[in-house]
Amino acid sequence: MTETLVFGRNGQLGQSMAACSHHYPELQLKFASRNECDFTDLDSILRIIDNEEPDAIVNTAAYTAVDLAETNSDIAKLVNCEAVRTIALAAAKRSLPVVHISTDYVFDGQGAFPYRETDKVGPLGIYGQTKLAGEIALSSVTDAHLIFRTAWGYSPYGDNFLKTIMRLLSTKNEIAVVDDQTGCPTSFLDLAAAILNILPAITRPGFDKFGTYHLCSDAPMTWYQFSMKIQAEASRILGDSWSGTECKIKPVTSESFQQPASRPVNSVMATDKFKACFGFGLPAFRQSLITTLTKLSEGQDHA
Ligand SMILES: NC(=O)C1=CN([C@@H]2O[C@H](COP(=O)(O)OP(=O)(O)OC[C@H]3O[C@@H](n4cnc5c(N)ncnc54)[C@H](OP(=O)(O)O)[C@@H]3O)[C@@H](O)[C@H]2O)C=CC1
Ligand SMILES: Cc1cn([C@H]2C[C@H](O)[C@@H](COP(=O)(O)OP(=O)(O)O[C@H]3O[C@@H](C)C(=O)[C@@H](O)[C@H]3O)O2)c(=O)[nH]c1=O
Repeated sequence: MTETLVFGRNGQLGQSMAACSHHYPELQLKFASRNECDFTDLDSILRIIDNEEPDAIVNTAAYTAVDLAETNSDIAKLVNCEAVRTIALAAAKRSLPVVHISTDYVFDGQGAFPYRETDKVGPLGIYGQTKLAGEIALSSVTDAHLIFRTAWGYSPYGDNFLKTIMRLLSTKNEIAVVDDQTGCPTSFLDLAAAILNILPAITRPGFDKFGTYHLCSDAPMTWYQFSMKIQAEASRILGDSWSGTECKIKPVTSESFQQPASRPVNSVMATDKFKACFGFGLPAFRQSLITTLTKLSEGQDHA
């Protein structure tokens, strides 16, 4: 039985892992919330690892508010980098493997696409810079790490673009969505299942696949295209009972949608390395979108 300590209990990936966990009875997962372990108090990280004595650690916690990070850079650095270094040091002391999640926003969006793991990084904003610093902190302290760079996460849980667009579509006549940023929208239910699938292997002696991997959907699109697909599938699944079908979605430029943080124009990532090493990839985009919208339509409590 692999006992794993998962940071980020209330985030969308943390909740997605909890939702999938019944498929993995061989795993024993302890989810830690910010109340139990606040990453701005680095000692609380050491305490919980000492108390739980896990076989592995998964860190899904992060400061993810891309725009707010521009003004709250100290907290973003603490949570996205210093806390990760602390986890890495504690894990190295106990020879524990660490799975850590990073982002497509480590790239500047100007390179040759799709980005590979070996491509030059160059984050445009504080969020991406602090996430990159977290990657470096982890990989320089311990070799026993898996860093999964993912992108454009959506799920039935927490806050995400899909849920925001669903809300806007059903309350507005027209919305504007940027059509000049391209990435790979990724179901965090799929990402959660992939992580849980791999967990038993990483604690086995001789596991030799540690490193950095791109792990996202293989469906590049703009935010505008993503919102169009959300509307089309939601209209089909929810039918006449849904008020979002008639809302017009207008494609706009990033320049006209002013935001504090710059985003990469193209952050599409290649996932070949992950597939070659682990022998599977994430499911097809459309089915994953349908699964998430169906779960949302089932009206469970998706806080
Ligand atoms: N969302 C996305 O589109 C993408 C996310 N990622 C990465 O994936 C990972 C998971 O993201 P996601 O689940 O969407 O993130 P969420 O924003 O949904 O959740 C973040 C989690 O981090 C926790 N957290 C934040 N600050 C602290 C703190 N000071 N101490 C302890 N915990 C804290 C939150 O706790 P609480 O709920 O208690 O506040 C929450 O559980 C992150 O590493 C993120 O950078 C990468 C690419 C895309
Ligand atoms: C809600 C909305 C957003 N947008 C734009 C703003 C932005 O450029 C883009 C995406 O919106 P958001 O601000 O929700 O997404 P953003 O916070 O930039 O999403 C990022 O989050 C972090 C955590 C990651 O790691 C990234 O992979 C990525 O998922 O869509 C519109 O054009 N119209 C809208 O109505």
